[in-house]
Amino acid sequence: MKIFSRDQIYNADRLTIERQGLAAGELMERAAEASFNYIHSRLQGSPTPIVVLAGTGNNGGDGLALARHLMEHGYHVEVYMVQVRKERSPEFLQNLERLRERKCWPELLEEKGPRPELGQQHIVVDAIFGIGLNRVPDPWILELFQYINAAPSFVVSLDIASGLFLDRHTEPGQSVEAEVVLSFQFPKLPFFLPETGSSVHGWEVLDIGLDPAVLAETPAEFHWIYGDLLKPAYRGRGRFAHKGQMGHAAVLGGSTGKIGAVRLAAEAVLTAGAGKVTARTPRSGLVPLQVGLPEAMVEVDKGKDALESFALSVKPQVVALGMGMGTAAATVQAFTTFLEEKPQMPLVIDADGLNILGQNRELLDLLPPSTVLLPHPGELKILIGEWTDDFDKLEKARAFVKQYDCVLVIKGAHTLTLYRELGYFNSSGNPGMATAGSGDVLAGIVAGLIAQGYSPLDAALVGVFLHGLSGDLAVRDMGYEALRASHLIQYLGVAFRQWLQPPAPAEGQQEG
Ligand SMILES: NC(=O)C1=CN([C@@H]2O[C@H](COP(=O)(O)OP(=O)(O)OC[C@H]3O[C@@H](n4cnc5c(N)ncnc54)[C@H](OP(=O)(O)O)[C@@H]3O)[C@@H](O)[C@H]2O)[C@@H](O)CC1
Ligand SMILES: Nc1ncnc2c1ncn2[C@@H]1O[C@H](COP(=O)(O)OP(=O)(O)O)[C@@H](O)[C@H]1O
Ligand SMILES: [K+]
Repeated sequence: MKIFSRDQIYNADRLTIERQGLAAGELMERAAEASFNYIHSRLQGSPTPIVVLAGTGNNGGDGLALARHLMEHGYHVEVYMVQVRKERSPEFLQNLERLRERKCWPELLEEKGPRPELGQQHIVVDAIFGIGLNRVPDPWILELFQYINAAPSFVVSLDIASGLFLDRHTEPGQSVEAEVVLSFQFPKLPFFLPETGSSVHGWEVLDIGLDPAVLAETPAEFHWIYGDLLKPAYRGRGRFAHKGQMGHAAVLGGSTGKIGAVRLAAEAVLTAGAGKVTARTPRSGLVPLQVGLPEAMVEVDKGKDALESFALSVKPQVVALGMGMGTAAATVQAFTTFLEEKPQMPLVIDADGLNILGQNRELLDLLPPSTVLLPHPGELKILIGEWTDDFDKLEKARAFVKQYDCVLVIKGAHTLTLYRELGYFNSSGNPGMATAGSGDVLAGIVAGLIAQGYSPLDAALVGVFLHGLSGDLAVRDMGYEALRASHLIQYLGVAFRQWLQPPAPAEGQQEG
């Protein structure tokens, strides 16, 4: 699903009005109806008091229109106009008039004056600012946000949590914290970034019928990725497939005490469907790997505790390297030689592989095109330098991707894959996955997919998605605390099956 910028949203809005010949206010009415349907389907007419806080722009207009629908269905609604500025948008005024016609006169909320009571029983509809926010709100409005956040009420924000900028950093505490955002037509970029996303506990995209052709023809820089979007990338297996056709991945890494990282990655390679895996580790890795993972072939290095050479006796389709590898001088030298000899297969680089690249930046120029790099935030810092906020991080990461022509997978709650000009946020996964070794499993899955012929980008997107889905399935049985990296491998098969299942028929549709 595309994530549009502000200009693109306003443009799609304008073109929809033109092409569908809509009257002024029609899109706002659709947004309000969709929001009403969402709330009504959950409240089912229950006598929950609803407090609508409306700004004076179109987001406020949405709030007023929603208030009208709620009142018409018998809900108990209090409406406040937050005087964020003197000007009022025409559609705001149109909806204010409609409310007045129904004998509802919203109270004005200004800098001075009382604040509405917001108790546990209340639902607050936050329609103070939408995507039009273009400067930090006045201090009294920031205080109002804090007042809302301190209240025990359930907060539903329209389109975006008020105070969040669509395209730049928002300081902590300078926005409303929404239990759920009803986001019109598209999710918004700040939902996915750790600093701003923490103000959005949940979000739903509501279709307001923007013109499908406009949506299709507008290119987006960022995308929200879920299973159905990735299905066309699935490569499957022929009935006569044999292991020689299913791909061979090598996993290079490990050091004494961290051989488990290679074991996890190699096991993930096979579980992701690759035909064969060869693990290359220091000598201390031989016994644990042969015993722990009998399906793997193991090559040991002359180095006892750390890798001293990356020279493989086999010719795999992909090499994954770095997990548990350490940064010993001999290992750095081995990695350098390996890159200088221009490896003729795709690379997947994780953990200490990334640390070595960051500390020996001349090596970055030797990476084959489309190398997949899998940094967590700490490793990312070594690669792209410190950032001031998440938007700055995005900019620096995109510049890095451009410079080195790599697939950069920034791991986190919404793992972001960057390639060329585009970014893809992942939808699966959960905090139970914040546990040792889960990154090693991801590296193995991505390598296992590349071995089977997935392009590096597809392997990264599908791998990240399945890894998260596996975590989501595992957590149902295991709970967040007990989830370990091995479980991500154990549930990978079920994750594949769930991914590939045909979608459930929509309500009212016949099966078959
Ligand atoms: N496109 C769609 O798909 C649809 C969109 N819809 C809805 O419209 C919303 C966008 O509405 P909007 O453009 O009127 O902006 P909104 O956020 O209400 O702000 C209003 C104005 O406030 C101002 N302002 C900015 N910062 C400020 C500050 N700190 N303190 C004080 N004032 C400040 C600034 O004006 P300025 O003062 O800069 O001239 C800004 O224009 C969108 O989020 C969605 O809810 C739906 O109705 C229909 C379909
Ligand atoms: N809160 C979270 N929500 C979703 N996924 C998460 C969360 N925390 C961690 N993960 C995932 O778990 C993996 C952790 O990787 P990493 O930090 O490299 O672990 P390790 O170094 O221990 O192997 C990443 O794929 C990341 O996206
Ligand atoms: K809002």
